[in-house]
Formats: sequence, C-alpha cells, structure tokens
Amino acid sequence: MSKLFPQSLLVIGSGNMAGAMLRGWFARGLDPASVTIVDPSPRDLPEGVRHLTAIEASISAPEWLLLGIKPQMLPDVVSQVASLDLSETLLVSMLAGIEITALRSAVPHVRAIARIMPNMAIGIGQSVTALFAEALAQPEQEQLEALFAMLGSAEWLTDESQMHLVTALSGSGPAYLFRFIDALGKGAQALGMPADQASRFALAMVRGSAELAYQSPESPAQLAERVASPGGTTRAALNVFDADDALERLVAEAMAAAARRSVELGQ
Ligand SMILES: NC(=O)c1ccc[n+]([C@@H]2O[C@H](COP(=O)([O-])OP(=O)(O)OC[C@H]3O[C@@H](n4cnc5c(N)ncnc54)[C@H](OP(=O)(O)O)[C@@H]3O)[C@@H](O)[C@H]2O)c1
Ligand code: PRO
Repeated sequence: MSKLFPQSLLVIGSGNMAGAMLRGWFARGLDPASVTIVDPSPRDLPEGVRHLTAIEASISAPEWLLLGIKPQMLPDVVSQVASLDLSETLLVSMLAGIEITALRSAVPHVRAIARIMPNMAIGIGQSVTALFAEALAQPEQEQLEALFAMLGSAEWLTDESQMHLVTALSGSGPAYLFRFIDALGKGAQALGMPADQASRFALAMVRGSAELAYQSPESPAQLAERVASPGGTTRAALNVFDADDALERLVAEAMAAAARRSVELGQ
C-alpha cells in the first residue's frame, strides 16, 4: 500500500458517525488541513479543518468524499454536489440501505464508490466495519481496509445484499445490547436492588462477559452452558429464555425488521 490517508477528504455530514471517524483518524495522523467538512452543525471540529455550512463551488476536487448524512438527506445533497469535480473521487458512503446502483445514479460523476457499515463503537476505536465496493484497484482496497481496521476491525462482504444483514447485526447491534443492559438493570431493580447499583452491576457484568467471550476459544453458547450449573440459578433463568425459543425468536424477529427497513431505505 503506497499511502494511508487520502490527500484530500471532503466530508458531507459530520454528525455522530463521521465525526467519530474523523476524531479517530486525526488522533492517528490525518492532517486536518487535508479535510473539508460540509455540515450545518458539525461536532467538535479540530483546528485546521476547513468548515462550510453548505457545498460551495470553491471546493476543489477531493480524493475521497465521505458521505455521513442520513439516508433521507441524500436527495438534498445530490443537487448540491452536481457542480463539484468528482471525476477522480472515491465516494465512501456509510448510508444504511442505499445501494451502489442508487449512489451511482445519484452521483454519476464519481470515479468509484465504496460502502461501509460501521457501528457506534467507532468512537472508541472498536467498530467492526463491513466494506463493499465496486471494482477498486488493490492499493485502494487495501487503503480503505487499513483506514477502517485502524478504528477497530474491517471485513469485506462478497455480496452487496449482505449489507442489509450486517446493518441489522453489527450496525444496529449496539442498540440491542444497550437495551439488554438497561433491561438487566431494571430487572434487578424490580427484584429490590437500588437503581444505581443495579446499573453498575449490569454494565460491569456485560463488559467482563464480552471480553471473556472475545478471549475464549469456546463459543458464546458453550460459555453459557459453563455458567449454568445443573439445577442451579442460571439454568432457571435460561429455561425462561429457552421456552419456545423465546429469546432466539425475539432477536431473529427484531433483526429481520432491521434488515427489512434497510431494504426500504434503499427504495
Ligand atoms: N448512528 C449509527 O450508529 C450508525 C451506524 C452505521 C451507519 N450509520 C449511518 O451513518 C449516517 C450518519 O448517521 P449519524 O448517526 O452520524 O447521523 P447524524 O449524527 O444525524 O449526522 C448527520 C449529520 O449530517 C448533517 N446534515 C444534514 N443535512 C446535511 C446536508 N444537506 N449537508 C451536510 N450535512 C448535513 C446533520 O446536521 P443536523 O444535525 O443539523 O441535521 C448531522 O450533523 C447515516 O446514513 C446512518 O445510516 C449510522
Ligand atoms: N444506525 C442506522 C439506523 O438506525 C444504521 C445502523 C445503525 O438506521
């Protein structure tokens, strides 16, 4: 790979996700002077970044265009980027659901298009980011992978339709886990534990268990069996989750709803 960061990076929409990516890259050596951010209300701009509230003709041809707006904002942005010279630009889109064909018809004058699906843990350098691209030269594939591996880990998908699935799994997944932690705290409260203590125990337990599952050669399902002593407390709880496959069915239904919504966002 010849270089790490693009020479010039235009970011359109720098909210939670693009803002977190930029902070991670700045901390690892991206030159703020190479970055232009277009956003009416960007988060935490570092010194040296060029900030615009709207696209201007003065923006020179960027090597990369990172699209960090909500999918619903795409039609607004499309008309504004029409005037930019993007003939040598790689468009990197994090928009849920919007496929390459749709991006290509929205911004026909870009050189190439890649899609990414990170998650909120990108803010602490622990996102797993899915990557998919139209035919990209190998050095550019390696560059894209390296930039997202830097913020956690990155993995290529072989089929674009898997983006809907990965969005339902690891893109939306942090919210599922946050809800589960919240439910654990509320469950302990309902049994009589003080609210703040219940939240602390729930969060610390999830942190330790996630790290253990990550480090262990055993699968999460095997680890669950190891926690559950025969005739013990855990088995009593797991029996509730397992009755009619209640937990698995609920999670599968929730993920199917997310994947369906991803498809809808692309239509
Ligand atoms: N959040 C996640 O966990 C997550 C995970 C994976 C992928 N994604 C994808 O990432 C994208 C961004 O999500 P987010 O959570 O970072 O959203 P966000 O925090 O709302 O960021 C979007 C930013 O774009 C700005 N914006 C709105 N219209 C604009 C325009 N015409 N030109 C330039 N900027 C404009 C918004 O400004 P205002 O706030 O003033 O409107 C905001 O600062 C979405 O497409 C989503 O599908 C999100
Ligand atoms: N946040 C975005 C959404 O909820 C995409 C994955 C996580 O649509």
